[in-house]
Amino acid sequence: MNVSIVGSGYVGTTVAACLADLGHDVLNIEIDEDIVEAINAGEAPIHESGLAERIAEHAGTSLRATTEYGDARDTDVTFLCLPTPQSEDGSLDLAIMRAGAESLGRALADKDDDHLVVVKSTVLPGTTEDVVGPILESESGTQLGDGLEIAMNPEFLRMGTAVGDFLEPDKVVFGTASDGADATLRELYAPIIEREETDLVETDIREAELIKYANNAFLASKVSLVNELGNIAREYDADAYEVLEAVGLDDRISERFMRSGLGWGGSCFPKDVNALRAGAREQGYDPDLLDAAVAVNDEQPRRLVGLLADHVDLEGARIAVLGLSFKPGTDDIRKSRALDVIEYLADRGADIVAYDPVAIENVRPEYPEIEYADSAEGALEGADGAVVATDWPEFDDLSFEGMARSVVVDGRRIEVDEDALEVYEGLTW
Ligand SMILES: NC(=O)c1ccc[n+]([C@@H]2O[C@H](COP(=O)([O-])OP(=O)(O)OC[C@H]3O[C@@H](n4cnc5c(N)ncnc54)[C@H](O)[C@@H]3O)[C@@H](O)[C@H]2O)c1
Ligand SMILES: O=c1ccn([C@@H]2O[C@H](COP(=O)(O)OP(=O)(O)O[C@H]3O[C@H](CO)[C@@H](O)[C@H](O)[C@H]3O)[C@@H](O)[C@H]2O)c(=O)[nH]1
Repeated sequence: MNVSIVGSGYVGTTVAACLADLGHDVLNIEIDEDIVEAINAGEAPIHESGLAERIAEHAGTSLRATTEYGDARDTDVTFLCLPTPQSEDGSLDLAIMRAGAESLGRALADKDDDHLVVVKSTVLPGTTEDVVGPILESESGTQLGDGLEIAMNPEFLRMGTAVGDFLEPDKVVFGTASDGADATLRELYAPIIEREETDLVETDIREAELIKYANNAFLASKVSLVNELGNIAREYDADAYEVLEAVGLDDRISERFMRSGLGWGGSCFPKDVNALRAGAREQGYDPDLLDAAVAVNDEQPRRLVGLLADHVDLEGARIAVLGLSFKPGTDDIRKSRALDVIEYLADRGADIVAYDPVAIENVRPEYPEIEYADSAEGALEGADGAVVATDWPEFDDLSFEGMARSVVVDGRRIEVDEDALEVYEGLTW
């Protein structure tokens, strides 16, 4: 099938490379010329395991990128993988979706054959039918159902495991308003939905939109609950990891997403939980539990720095921050808890030296004033204290030998020889 994908960021690039892998002809439509150039040169514009090989294999044959929306006419289906950021007040900002839908609608105005437009971006219920659909209709001059169709297909991939998550998901959700749209999506996803391990959910567009938010709200709240239980466990001098490992044996709860510590960041949980909170309020409902999940999450970085301050006078102290990305396996720093830690440390006058295996170049422009090291050992050399902000596997069994004072506050439960340290504090254990 000929597929175009509007927006070639973390989702659009991954989906494009994976669909090319499944045998489709894929075109990325992207406004950033550097990204277009990278893809056409067979290079991955982002760090994501398994992506570079796929782009190198398919670029120039079944995978191509362009800045021209007009090329969407030569495809049968277009996925909108555009950003849906949060506004200042936390609500969903649809400006980029509107602009993308307008450009696509204009491009489809000259198309004679049928076309399906699939919203893959995370959007609140009603957006696909009440915002994207009408824009496509007015810009293309074609009524929905008259050769032009819309659908919603939320994406559940995670950063760091995006390729595997897309190709081997737990579930795929098709939100459609017609059998034709559903059949097209089934054909496109055939090898994925034929897997025994993948559940296919076929539903209406609004439910598909809300499934995505409900999924993220559930997971984010689970981590906040785990963090609250961890904070309580610490007060009782109990180990939250042991406690929650036992709790997770109850299969109604599951042992996954049970890691307490610095909390959740990334490009999705914070903005999606906030969009759902703002959306719920707009509908007249106060989402008290989601408000609390955010409040618990916001407090964890401050608690971490507070724990360090119990042992080190932070004013003028050299503090190593280990890990900058919002989680291991990615160079994505959006809403990374590590950045909150840096802010709190800077507020208290610490001299910060940071290390991350892949994310330093993304952080440097935002924090040019802090020092960056080439290795964890380099960051620790001569430091008066260290905090662990991201659970990169390479931090396990790290030697903290070169530190001026081996005071370590761990926000992510790495493997540590506690006896070799002057002070070791776990945030929730
Ligand atoms: N990142 C994730 O893990 C993830 C997972 C599931 C769903 N989502 C959702 O998918 C959507 C996209 O997320 P992302 O992380 O890929 O975003 P992103 O910011 O990484 O990428 C978006 C891309 O769209 C491009 N773009 C912006 N305006 C454009 C326009 N008018 N025309 C063409 N291209 C344009 C940008 O240059 C950028 O490359 C969001 O709604 C997000 O919530 C993200
Ligand atoms: O037990 C856990 C699990 C996660 N986290 C943190 O939670 C955040 C999010 O982690 P994760 O969900 O693995 O990463 P994302 O790539 O943000 O993926 C989430 O957000 C995506 C975008 O919507 C969805 O597609 C995915 O299904 C959803 O898991 C990170 O800061 C993690 O450090 C914890 O603190 N403890």
